Amino acid sequence: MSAPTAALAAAFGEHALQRVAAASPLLALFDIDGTLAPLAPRPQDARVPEDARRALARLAAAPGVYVGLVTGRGADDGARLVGLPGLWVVGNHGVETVDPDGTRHIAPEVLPFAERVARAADALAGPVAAVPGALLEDKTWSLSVHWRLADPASVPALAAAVHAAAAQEGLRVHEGKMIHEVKIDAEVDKGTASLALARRLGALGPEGLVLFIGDDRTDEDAFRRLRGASAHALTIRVGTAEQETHAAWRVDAPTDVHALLDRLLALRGA
Ligand SMILES: O=P(O)(O)OC[C@H]1O[C@H](O[C@H]2O[C@H](CO)[C@@H](O)[C@H](O)[C@H]2O)[C@H](O)[C@@H](O)[C@@H]1O
Repeated sequence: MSAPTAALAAAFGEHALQRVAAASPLLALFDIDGTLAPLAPRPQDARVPEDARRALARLAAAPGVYVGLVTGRGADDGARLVGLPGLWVVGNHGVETVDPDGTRHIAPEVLPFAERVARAADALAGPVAAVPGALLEDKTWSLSVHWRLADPASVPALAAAVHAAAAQEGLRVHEGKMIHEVKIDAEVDKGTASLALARRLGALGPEGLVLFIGDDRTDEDAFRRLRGASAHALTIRVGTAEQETHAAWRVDAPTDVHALLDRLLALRGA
């Protein structure tokens, strides 16, 4: 991915929200960790607050609205965490998309590489288990090696093991929020999957809009590709004002995302 070139995003404004409220169809896409769910010590500790879940459910039930989750987690884990029916779920950073009826689409580019991820997981089991607090999250199409709870002194050796296992299998590594993400080296990301879904659902048409809200480096793929492909995309980065981003807008924290959801529901009368 190229480095972000956009100016620092502007704080999210009321006129942008009016645009979102008027769109039909609206495809509203949300990253999970750090966006809907505040970051937690371990993946299994993350929660989407109950009022935000209720707001998402109301939005998904509104006429002319599709709601999707776009996560680095496996799609089934992301769906479990949010726990609502009727949503589209893009998992594994764009590799898999599960429709509300349960139909699963796997990006064909990754199919030849599945065994490589499994072998890298096997190779990493020992090194990760040897570091107290470290966790290996095997998501079939990608791996996350978590070090949030590990002694910082052990992180360089853990990183070296991750890079070695990935290199052995021709996989790539990028750094997330206190995790090493091991991914298949293919042109598949949150942006390719979000665009494909938007096209399938007709959300890039003259009256349509794609809203994408995310907080992390992999969300930048979606910001960049959506903004590049269409004027009918509105992108919001969750995080501090100092972060460079391809998103057009910015909010500070998941609590702002929840407030934005409430305001959107009010404007749509949903
Ligand atoms: O694209 P996302 O939905 O934001 O997924 C990115 C990774 O999120 C999860 O890890 C992050 O959240 C954990 C729970 O709050 C936290 O403990 C960890 O430090 C964060 O990096 C998830 O576990 C990964 O699979 C995702 O790739």
